[in-house]
Amino acid sequence: MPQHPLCLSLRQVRYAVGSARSATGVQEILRGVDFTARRGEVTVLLGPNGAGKTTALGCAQGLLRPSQGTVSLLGEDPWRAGAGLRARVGVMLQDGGLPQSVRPKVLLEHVARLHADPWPLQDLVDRLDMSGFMGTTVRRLSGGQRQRVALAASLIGRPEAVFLDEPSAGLDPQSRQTVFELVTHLRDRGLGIVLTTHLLEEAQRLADSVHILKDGVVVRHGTVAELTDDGRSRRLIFVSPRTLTRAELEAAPTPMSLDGGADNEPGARWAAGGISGPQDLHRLTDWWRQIDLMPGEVSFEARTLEDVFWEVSVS
Ligand SMILES: Nc1ncnc2c1ncn2[C@@H]1O[C@H](COP(=O)(O)OP(=O)(O)OP(=O)(O)O)[C@@H](O)[C@H]1O
Repeated sequence: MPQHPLCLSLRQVRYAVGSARSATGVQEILRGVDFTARRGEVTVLLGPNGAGKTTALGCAQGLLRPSQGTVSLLGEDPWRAGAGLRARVGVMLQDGGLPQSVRPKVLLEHVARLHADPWPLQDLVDRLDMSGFMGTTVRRLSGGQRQRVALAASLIGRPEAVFLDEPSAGLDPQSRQTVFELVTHLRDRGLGIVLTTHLLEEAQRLADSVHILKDGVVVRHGTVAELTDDGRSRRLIFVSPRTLTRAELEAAPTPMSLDGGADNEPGARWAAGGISGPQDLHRLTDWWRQIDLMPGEVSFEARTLEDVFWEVSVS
């Protein structure tokens, strides 16, 4: 039977905590979330802190029971499904949840034995560049090394769908590249990958599809191209000769972000999103006049996911 291209769908999922009788009453954390992920694609879930990402993923994985709506993971309701579904799904949590006193080699061999057809351990070790620390207890590993062990543990059962919560958090650029390559390899093998990240450049590079969650609802979704190319607005980059103060940034006519995650220092490149006409340029130059700033260089670029994220965050 051909596999359904969707590996995950959430339809109008609501999730509430508390009770009408408690002092704080009922709090709706998810307010009708629609979310889909396909096999052979990387689907990125973005959102500001507290948007409901972890809660949505908890519902998607069957850890939390939605108060309303439907969830389908690999064709089953994850809340009711048994071990059969869990064996087909890999989950990498942000904190890893790894036992501290075990060596990665022992741990991963143990997890591999729980699965009928595990991924050959040596291949995973090579792909994640882990051979240097397979014999070191988890307690002594660096944060980045633990991340890679947790990722390996989530993949060793050859899952059909995998949830990766900030897989590259705390990784150095080389290890991050290693993880990127593995995620790309998994996608090419047809896995459905659902990933959360706060690194918007990473999301832009990896995502086939993006959902942006805010206040418990998906406010934007689409491919990176669909989200960033609205046919009219662009981002304006300017080089600031000095550090910009919080008050100056708050007075800006459009959200300002540091290009490429640089520091707010003299010579930093700032990006102003959503510039769609002379009126926006006028507001920007007016702001420069107000704060007495003469930018070093000014140029236009296509919008990025970061611009879209900022627009959503402040709207
Ligand atoms: N069981 C609970 N009881 C009360 N409030 C909760 C509960 N679970 C989550 N929340 C609240 O719901 C909101 C969404 O939480 P959630 O962890 O899903 O957000 P998030 O998008 O994953 O945030 P972050 O990026 O900070 O990890 C937060 O304000 C959180 O405090």
